[in-house]
Amino acid sequence: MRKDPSRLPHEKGFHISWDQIHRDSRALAWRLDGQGPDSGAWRAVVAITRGGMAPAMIVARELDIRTVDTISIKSYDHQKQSDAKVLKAPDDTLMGDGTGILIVDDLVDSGKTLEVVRSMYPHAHFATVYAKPKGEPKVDTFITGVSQDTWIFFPWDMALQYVEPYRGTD
Ligand SMILES: O=P(O)(O)OC[C@H]1O[C@H](OP(=O)(O)OP(=O)(O)O)[C@H](O)[C@@H]1O
Ligand code: HPA
Ligand SMILES: [Mg+2]
Repeated sequence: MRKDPSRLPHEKGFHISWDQIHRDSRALAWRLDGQGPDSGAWRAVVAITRGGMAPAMIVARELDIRTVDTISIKSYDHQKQSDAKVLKAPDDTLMGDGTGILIVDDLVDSGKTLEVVRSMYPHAHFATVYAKPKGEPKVDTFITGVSQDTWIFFPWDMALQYVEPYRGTD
């Protein structure tokens, strides 16, 4: 079913380009460099799908981490939040209690998703590119804070389209 964008519940929209998410994810990687528990190294990157996959790829590339796994959590249907469910867990032997594992997501909003994952891997390090105030206490490292009443639009959810000129045409 097509949605009417004028009915979106958030007041503000923050539209992020591919270039912006690339730069911000790189900044996240650089901040995390050398912060792992074992002489600064991270054992693996785990992406929270699906939004965490693009930032996790960029972080893994920047930090030269070749071991990458995923955890699938579903907590939203479009902009409506429901209970977070684990649809697929990462490799058990890799994860242990999470020590030395970098868990990456695109953003933390209410913090519900990270809460679920943290309860599974209490010693992992949680990193997101963007963070809203409610979720900030749930994340160990993030790059940009965004207000709670803002909906973040990621480039994979958008398309270029025509806009009318400011003065309009007759
Ligand atoms: O802090 P929270 O309130 O839990 O919200 C943040 C989560 O919500 C979105 O994922 P979503 O569940 O929509 O799935 P997706 O990544 O597949 O888009 C986003 O990518 C985060 O993972
Ligand atoms: O602001 C957001 N943007 C995209 N996905 C999200 N999931 C929770 N909050 C958001
Ligand atoms: Mg997600």
